Amino acid sequence: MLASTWSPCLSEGVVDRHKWNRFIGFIKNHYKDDSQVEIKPNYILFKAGEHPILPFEGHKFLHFSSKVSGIIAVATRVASYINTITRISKVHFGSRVQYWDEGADQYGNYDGNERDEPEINTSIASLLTGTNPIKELGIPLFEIKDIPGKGKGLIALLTAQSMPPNELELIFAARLRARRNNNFCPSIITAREKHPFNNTFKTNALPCGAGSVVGGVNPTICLINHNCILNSYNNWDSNAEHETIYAIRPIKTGEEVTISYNHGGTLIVRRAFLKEAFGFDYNCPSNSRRLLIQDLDDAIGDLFRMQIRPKESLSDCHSLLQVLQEEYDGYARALIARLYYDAF
Ligand SMILES: C[S@@+](CC[C@H](N)C(=O)[O-])C[C@H]1O[C@@H](n2cnc3c(N)ncnc32)[C@H](O)[C@@H]1O
Repeated sequence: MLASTWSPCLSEGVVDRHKWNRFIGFIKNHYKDDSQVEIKPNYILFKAGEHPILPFEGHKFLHFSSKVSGIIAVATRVASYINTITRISKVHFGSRVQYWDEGADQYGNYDGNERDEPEINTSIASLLTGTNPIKELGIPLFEIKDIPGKGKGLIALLTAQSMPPNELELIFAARLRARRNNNFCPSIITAREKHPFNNTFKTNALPCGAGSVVGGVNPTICLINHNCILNSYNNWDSNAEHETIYAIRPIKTGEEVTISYNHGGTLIVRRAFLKEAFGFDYNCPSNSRRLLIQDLDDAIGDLFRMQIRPKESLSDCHSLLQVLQEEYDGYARALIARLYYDAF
């Protein structure tokens, strides 16, 4: 018997879904010219052996296998498919890929009855954990509001703590019902001026990658205002070619969603940059700690000192860790990750 699979099954969580999507994308590309490999609405079909499939939803996948073996397996190419899929899956999933033994299979298979049914999510909780709720439900998790002194901005509408899906479902259902009658604004603001390469473009574009000279204006993301005490990060995904906003700490209902437009520095440097690049006078809620962060950062960046007085550098790393925790209320993960790297 030729058979391979991985176990335990993949979850519906964001990380596994992301990994599986990349894997599926890779397989589609790999077999794009192979007439025996067909892309169906919900899965990839390999027309060899017992026609194994790869569903588009990773948590439904259990094994990629065939009972056809020996010379027939080679002739029908099922052996080649299984070997290649196993090899590629090992690159994507490492040690989670395991050989499958039919006798030990307790989980059944991808249900053939579901194969061509459109897969519709019905649970809000599963949408939140399983897909993109904004896209799927057409209901944003934020609203656009006028913010005194800043123009427009994004205000969080729906937030939740981690809790069992059933409880989450009830809470969200109630909140959505309440919101539906209100002034719920999913509209998108488009470019405000005729010519894209003007100041409006510059103040609304986000760089497509760190240090990139290419910027993109996303009609919703461009409404996010600046705060040095940010609650979200923006990141350009060069593979998917889109910008994503990640919450870096819980955001309360009614709180403004903010990112940082600047690259650190003293208050004078930050204010000058924001004035020059974005045309506004910034009243930073935090200064003295920022100065200390900057000083410690500069000291830690002094490689000469790190070599001749490593204890002092390490002590600065420790101090910076404490100040970052205070400044960001325990949510400075990306900065702390960099700090650990420096300390190492
Ligand atoms: C990317 S847009 C953000 C959306 C903008 N508020 C609007 O109404 O279109 C950047 C502009 O928002 C304003 N802005 C952003 N953060 C601000 C802040 N903290 N204080 C004052 N104005 C701010 C500035 O005018 C800046 O040029």
